[in-house]
Amino acid sequence: MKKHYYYSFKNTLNECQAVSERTIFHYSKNTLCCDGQRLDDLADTFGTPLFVTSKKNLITRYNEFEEAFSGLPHFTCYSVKANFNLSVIKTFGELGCGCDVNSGGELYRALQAGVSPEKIIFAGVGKKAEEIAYALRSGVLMLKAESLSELAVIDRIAAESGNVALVAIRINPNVTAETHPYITTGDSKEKFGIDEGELDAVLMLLSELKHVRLAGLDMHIGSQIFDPEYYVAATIKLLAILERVKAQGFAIEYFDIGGGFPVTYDPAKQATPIAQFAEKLIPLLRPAGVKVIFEPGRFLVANASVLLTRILYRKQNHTGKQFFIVDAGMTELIRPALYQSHHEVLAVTRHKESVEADVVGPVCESSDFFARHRTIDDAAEGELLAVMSSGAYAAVMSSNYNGRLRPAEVLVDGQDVRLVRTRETYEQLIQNELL
Ligand SMILES: Cc1ncc(COP(=O)(O)O)c(C=O)c1O
Ligand SMILES: N[C@@H](CCCC[NH3+])C(=O)O
Repeated sequence: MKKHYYYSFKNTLNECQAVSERTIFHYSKNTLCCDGQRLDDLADTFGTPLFVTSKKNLITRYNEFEEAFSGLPHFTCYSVKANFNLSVIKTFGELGCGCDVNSGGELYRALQAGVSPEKIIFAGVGKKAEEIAYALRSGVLMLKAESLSELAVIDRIAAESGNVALVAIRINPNVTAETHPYITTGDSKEKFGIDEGELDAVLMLLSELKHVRLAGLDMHIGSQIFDPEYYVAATIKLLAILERVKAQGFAIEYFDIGGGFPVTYDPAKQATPIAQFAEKLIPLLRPAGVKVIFEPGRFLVANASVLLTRILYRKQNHTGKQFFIVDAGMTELIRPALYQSHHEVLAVTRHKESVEADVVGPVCESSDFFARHRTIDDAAEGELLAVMSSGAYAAVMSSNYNGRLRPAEVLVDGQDVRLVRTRETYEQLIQNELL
């Protein structure tokens, strides 16, 4: 059987085994490959920067998630914001997965990717009336409402078409999960969800509205959360709210505990296995007799992709500090700049020698870096580097800053390599502008 190894500078067996379930990026004859495809060949064929995604890895992760929660009646909705490439959404859709969308644009993408509307839930703290109307017209399963005012808008729009909209209310459980402060969402100081103190007013309003039916409770406490206890704490709060809501005569079918499950970016900081979350959550959730919804994003896609980039120049300053200047930048992967996040950077062709260097992009910002003070294989100008774990919140957060073109994306499925997004052109860059 072919063994798929993750990358590792030291390449000790332990490190490889620890992360081997997550990824099928592996060295073969000193060349980094994705599911048997040499990354240097892909770069030659499709150019760089290039996002390379393993379809097999997407499927493996989805199956891993489903297996962990198989003891619980549930419905998994892939959180499209993590990676909205149509082929990625389609891959999950074909596995029976639903979608969590956060805007009209994401809804459009999910529908175009072939996901049926009754498997789509529509979230967002600031939905515009036109987005609500689009969601209702499309026949999505449910909208997740985040304020009293929004409930009134949903009711008005549903009334215009004589329909009754299914809604879940997103509760802010005031649980501050330990993660980067920019991606914690379940704390009262954040904009997300409805405060528990508003619950009575919300239920009062819901009992008056004729075109909205409360079908679910929802929360999402943040992203890249390593400790299952935060989910436990928030779930206990939401279960207490469920009892209060049921006591007022509302029939709740769905209990959505959001996404946020962690992944490994740094082999030295292994993510808590999903089975540990399931172990804690299933005994809490099963007795509630509701259909649980999960909204994993990052968990399903982060380690399925790399960002392939070519070394343009190497240089050293008077202090001896070395730089690899590569052709990808913060415009393709902003996470290091925005959250100081760690991404492994590997040479596509292995070298025996290594150097300590910064890996930086061509963008005119000092925050345009992938790695600082990192030990990197001593690769030459013209060679390739792979920025690992670039499947989540990478391409979706890309920009045209500095007039840069969004890169191509390929999906590797064993022998089959498909271009799933072409590189932007200069013409496309200005196509929406008027002189
Ligand atoms: C409402 C909601 N659901 C799901 C997710 C997906 O989160 P993650 O990618 O961490 O699983 C997010 C992003 O934080 C979110 O805001
Ligand atoms: N963009 C963030 C995740 C945001 C999750 C959505 N609320 C990241 O790259 O880690």
